[in-house]
Amino acid sequence: MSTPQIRAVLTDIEGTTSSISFVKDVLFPFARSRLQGFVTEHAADPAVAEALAEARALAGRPDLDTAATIELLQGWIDEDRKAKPLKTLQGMIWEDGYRSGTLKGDVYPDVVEKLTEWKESGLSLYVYSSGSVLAQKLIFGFTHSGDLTPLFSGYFDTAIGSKLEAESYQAIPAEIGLQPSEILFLSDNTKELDAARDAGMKTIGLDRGEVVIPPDTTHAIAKDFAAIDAKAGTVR
Ligand SMILES: CSCCC(=O)C(=O)COP(=O)(O)O
Ligand SMILES: [Mg+2]
Repeated sequence: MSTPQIRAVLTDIEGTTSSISFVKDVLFPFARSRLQGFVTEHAADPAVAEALAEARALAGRPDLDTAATIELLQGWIDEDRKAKPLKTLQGMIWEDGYRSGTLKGDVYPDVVEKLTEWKESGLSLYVYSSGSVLAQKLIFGFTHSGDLTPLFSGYFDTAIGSKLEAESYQAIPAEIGLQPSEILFLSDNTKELDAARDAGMKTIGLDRGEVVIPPDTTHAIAKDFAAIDAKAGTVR
């Protein structure tokens, strides 16, 4: 029986389309330093109040006041905790930065070139990141190469499930109307690749020199998108 052809690419962001250093050294400090001002200014916004309440609930500390909740969230930024309410607030804060021109989405040139080529060749492109859908649209919407969002057919964040659980990689194909085996998942995190493969997706790991890929990994590894034959789901 022949392997079904890849019809869609699902990509991670941090460490895959964009450098870890951009996220850790630019985006996270930007959100951290503006968190207090943002929360104060938008205290009446129901989405902000809901995210703060969700953070308190997640921490098991419904008693925390606003100042203590901000400290909690700043601690989560320092730990790189992929908590949904934090990701929601980070996306809202980054929006100001992108729209004012202070932030520019850092996307590797090989990603811009290959995503464009893959899209033109008939593949559908999707994003799956711990960053909120808003944050995903911003990083691709305000890049040095312009607005890349027309390339994408959809965005998924952890509202669909954890990136470490196979169920999430079953829910995404169900949502977009494909079989898992028709999707190529790209990530720098081998635990995410394991979960995607368990769900039946094709996987390729990205080793851009910022993370240590376990030497005994059984996933194909590419150094950049130029090394990937997306339709075949292989590394050249
Ligand atoms: C969407 S840009 C900000 C990235 C982010 O906040 C994050 O946690 C990245 O996680 P990923 O799942 O893309 O590795
Ligand atoms: Mg990643």
